[in-house]
This record gives sequence, structure tokens and C-alpha cells, in this order.
Amino acid sequence: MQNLLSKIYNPKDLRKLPLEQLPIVAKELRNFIIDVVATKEGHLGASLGVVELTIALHYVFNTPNDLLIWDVGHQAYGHKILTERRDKFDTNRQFGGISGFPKMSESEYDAFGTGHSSTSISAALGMAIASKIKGDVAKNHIAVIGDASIASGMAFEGLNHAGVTDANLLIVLNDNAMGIDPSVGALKNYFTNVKAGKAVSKTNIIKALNFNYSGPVDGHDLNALVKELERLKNVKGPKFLHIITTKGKGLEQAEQDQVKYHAPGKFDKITGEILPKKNVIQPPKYQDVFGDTIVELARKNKKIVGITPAMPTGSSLKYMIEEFPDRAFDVGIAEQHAVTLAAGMATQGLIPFCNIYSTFLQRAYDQIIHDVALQNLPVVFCIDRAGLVGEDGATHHGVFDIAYLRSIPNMVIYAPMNEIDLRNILYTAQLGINYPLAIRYPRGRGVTLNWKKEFKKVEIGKAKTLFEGTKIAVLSIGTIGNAINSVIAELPENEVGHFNMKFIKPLDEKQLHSIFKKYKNIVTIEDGTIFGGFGSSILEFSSKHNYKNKPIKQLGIPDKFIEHGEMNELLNEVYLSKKHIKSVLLDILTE
Ligand SMILES: Cc1ncc(C[n+]2csc(CCOP(=O)(O)OP(=O)(O)O)c2C)c(N)n1
Ligand SMILES: CC(=O)[C@@H](O)[C@H](O)COP(=O)(O)O
Ligand SMILES: [Mg+2]
Repeated sequence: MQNLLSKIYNPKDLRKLPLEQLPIVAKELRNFIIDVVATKEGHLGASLGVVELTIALHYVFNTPNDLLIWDVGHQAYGHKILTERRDKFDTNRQFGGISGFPKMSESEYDAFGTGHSSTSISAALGMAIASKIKGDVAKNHIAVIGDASIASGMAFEGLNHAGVTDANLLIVLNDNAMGIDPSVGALKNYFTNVKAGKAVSKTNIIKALNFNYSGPVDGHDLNALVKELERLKNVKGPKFLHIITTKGKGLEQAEQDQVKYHAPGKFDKITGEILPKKNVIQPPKYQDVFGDTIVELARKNKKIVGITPAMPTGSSLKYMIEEFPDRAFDVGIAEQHAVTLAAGMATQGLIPFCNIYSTFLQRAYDQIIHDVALQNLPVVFCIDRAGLVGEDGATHHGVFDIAYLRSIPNMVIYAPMNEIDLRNILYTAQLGINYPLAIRYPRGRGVTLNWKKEFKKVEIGKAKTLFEGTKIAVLSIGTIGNAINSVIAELPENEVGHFNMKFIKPLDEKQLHSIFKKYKNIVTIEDGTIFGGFGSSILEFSSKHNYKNKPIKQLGIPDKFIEHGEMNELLNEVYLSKKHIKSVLLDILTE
């Protein structure tokens, strides 16, 4: 065992090694990633697939002076380990530890922060143009982008611009024919044909866009990669290198089951087997309540269609795709398209359930306003991963959706408190609505074992009194209401009332008037941003109706980006833990 990796603090050390030793570094780097991710969890398959590319890029280019951008960034573990973070890598994604994604504030080697896909080409082009303006003509600018991410509109906007510049830009397409799930779409078919060498020389899309195209190159062949990158380093203008890799390379199970090993959780580093979870019956994941219920409803209602932008497994829309392949669509990483596609379907009388993670829906904001809400189209937005999401951190927390949706006219916004609420609102949506409806629910599991009850229609805009009290009215929305219930159970009896407002918009004004007339103190609690969120809507209500001397205390996500960590650590950090909620309520009771 040579143990070369331990001698590499940063790429300067790597560059001192002879080319023949790089495969040894690759082996050690791969083992290092497997060792740590096996116990600390995280994104595995993507990083294993780019081990050789990572080494070759840092070997050939003069990072950090040359600027290297990792699209999405979930494949950058090898990059982090080779760039001064090997000793910290066991803190990856943990509270207070390094981020699971590249982050400018973390390292000078992270030229641009990523997490959401398809930004790398625009960012690298921006840097390349800046270098030209500054007269730094020798600087290289490299974007590494996956085959699923390059199919996104934003990546194409970057290609379209780059092709008419003389920017010193290298785009490396890491083609493994996979996103999280298998890649989809005509572009995927095109790349498959390129790889098979089928009649593409005359019609190469990338060449047609004015790039100096090379490839496909075996992305696990270090000699070939280094040779080609050395050549491209001396080619001026926009360049495009197409490499072929295997997601999960080097761990048999990860190569075989690439979807599961995208982010497998804990696994045995020797056998590669995913460690079994405790054998206890648990409530379902909210994503599965959605996935299961939409299939149940679609069996009876032929107007239902489902849409996911590249998250069929994560959203559980895959159940509908499996049973109704003609009515459920994975459209690739294309949130904007997904929303306007849903709008188009809605104009023709279909009932589209457009399932997008809260954080990724941010990308389709104009489509929500301009294509859906302005035309008052009945699109059902199923907004998964709403609220804090844990270890993915600041790029992925779904904490803005309440604030960014609440200001849009026509929009109805609902947050189920449990699985049964989620089922019932999905049922209600397909009975027929004449407005856009947003349903937001969190990552992870619910609270109910016996959740497949008979459907009940939800009354739009109606809150639910969970229990009355005498001194404080707690107004909550969504699943955080369950934690609040258990906190109130520990407080003096009958003093704190709890109202599950259910609808962020429209508010149940009748219920609010009766609450404001009865209670002296109001506390709002939500898992979204305090600024512009649900609590703000209660303040607006209070101000509009001139309720005086009613202190309203708002609990929610403060005005800062929340980093990564376990959910309980993050809830503590934002003062939304049960302990903190209890102390806020006790303080008011003892005032
Ligand atoms: C805008 C956006 N939508 C969805 C995602 C979720 N997501 C993360 S990785 C990924 C697949 C990326 O595939 P590819 O670019 O081919 O990289 P690979 O994992 O194959 O290396 C998806 C859909 C995201 N990060 N950003
Ligand atoms: C990198 C990325 O964006 C996804 O892999 C994301 O981490 C998935 O999140 P979930 O684990 O919540 O599905
Ligand atoms: Mg891919």
C-alpha cells in the first residue's frame, strides 16, 4: 500500500507525482470516499464516478488560479479531499462541518457555490468574460456538468451564449446516462447515439453551437484524460469535452443499483450492502403518501396527470409512472418547463399534479405567476421537502415557498398536519378546483400508522381548532403542529389554545376574528421564513382589522441562510425545537 493520498494536502502535491502514480491515487481516493460515506452518509455514486476526472483536472490545470466549477456539486467529494479538506472530510454534511456541496466561503478551490443544477456553464462563462476584461488571458475556466444537468434550460442558455464568444471556457460533460434516476429526453438519446458512434459527425449539436468538441473519452482512463486535457488547455475559445463514466464506479453495488447508491445512507464499506434500518413499523414518508394516493386517485379519475422534473424516486411519482406511463412524466431537470407544461395541460381540462421540491420550485417562479396564476389555471403544486431538510443544507432547505407563493394572486396554499390531511387535500384537488393550489409537505416521515382512511373533502380556507385555551392562542401550519401539541401537553392545563390554520391562503378570517377577540397573546409557528411568511400574514390581518394591544410572537426561520446538520440540531439553531417553543410559551404564561 503506497498511501500516496495522505501526502497530498492540495493539488500542488498532486502535480509533483509522475503520471504513472495517478491510478494509485485514484484507488486510494475512491476507498477514502467509500470509507467515510459508509458511516457518515451523503452522495456517493456521483463522486465515485468522477474520481479520475477530478485527479486529471487538478493535475493538468493550475487550480485554484484556474477556476473549476462543479455543477450541482454532489460529485465534488474527491475535489474536496484533494483540496485541503481531507482531514475534515469526516465532518461532511454534519452540523458545524464542511458542506456537502462546493462553497466559496469554505475554500479558495471552490470557485462557485452549487447545489442546484445547471448553473456551472453560466458561472464559468461569467468568470471567463471577467478574466478577459481584466486582461488575464492565461486563466482557464472549467465547468464540469452531468448529462442530466446539461439538459436543463439554464445550461442551454449558457451554451447558446458561450458559442458566440471567444471566452476561454472548457465544458466537461460527465456522461453517465444517469441523473438521480435514469436520464430522460431526446438529448439523452442523442448522447447515447454519439457514444455508439452513430452518424453524428455531420450533426454534432455541440459543434454546431461553435464549440471545439472532443470525445467521447473514457472518463476512467487517466492517461487519456490527462492527454486530452493537456491538449485542450492550449486550445483557445469555447471547448467541450465529452467523457463517459459509470456512476458508482469502483463499488459493485453502487454500479449495479445507481439510483439507490446516489445517496445510500449507511452501508458496509467492505461488502457495499446498505445497512438495514431498525425493524420497527414506522409511519410512511410524506412522499410515499403522495405517491400512493395519486395512483389510487388516478385509477378512478382519468383527468389526473403527474409531472416531476427529474425526481421520480424522491417524489415517489415513480409509482404513477410505473402504472400510468402515458399520464405521468419525468421531464428531466426542467422545473420551468414542468410548471408551464402543467399549465398547458390544465387549459385542456386535465388535472396536473406537478410535484417539485420546494427549493427547486424557486427556479420556476415566473412560470408560476405568469403561466399559472395569472390565468388562474387549476394546477396542483405538490411541494415536497418544504421546511428544513437537514444535511443538504442551505442550498436545499425549503423555507422560502410560503413567502414567495403567498404574494401571488389566485394562489391557494395548504399545509397538511399529517398523512390523512395530505391524502384528503389531494382527493379534494382532483374533485375539481378553479384556481392554482399549492400543497406543501416536508421531507421524512409522518406521524400516523393507520393513514389510509376513507377520503374526506377538505373545506377550502377553513382552519381547525385543535384545542381551546385561556391565555395564549398558538396558530400553526403544517406538520410542526404535531410537535406543538406535545409541547402544550406539558404546560399547565387549558391555558394554551392551538389552532391548525391549515390554509396559509386564504386565511380563515372568521376563525381569526374569534381568536383575536378571545385571546390576549398570539403566537405563530411555521417552518418557513419569518419574513413574509405565515406569521406575517397574521400580522397583516391584525393590522388590517385594527386589533390593538395583541402581542403577536412569530416563530419560524430567521433571516439568515441555515447551514447543514441533523434536523434536531437545525431546529435548535432556529429556535424551533420543542424545548424552545415550550420556553417561549412559558415565558408568556409567567409574564
Ligand atoms: C435545479 C435542480 N433540480 C433538481 C436537482 C436534484 N438533483 C440533484 S443531482 C440530480 C441529478 C444530476 O444528474 P447529472 O447532472 O447527470 O449528474 P450525476 O449525478 O449523474 O453525476 C438531480 C436531479 C437539483 N440539484 N437542482
Ligand atoms: C444533490 C441533490 O440535489 C439531491 O440528491 C438531493 O440531495 C436529494 O434530496 P432528498 O434526499 O431529500 O431526496
Ligand atoms: Mg449523470
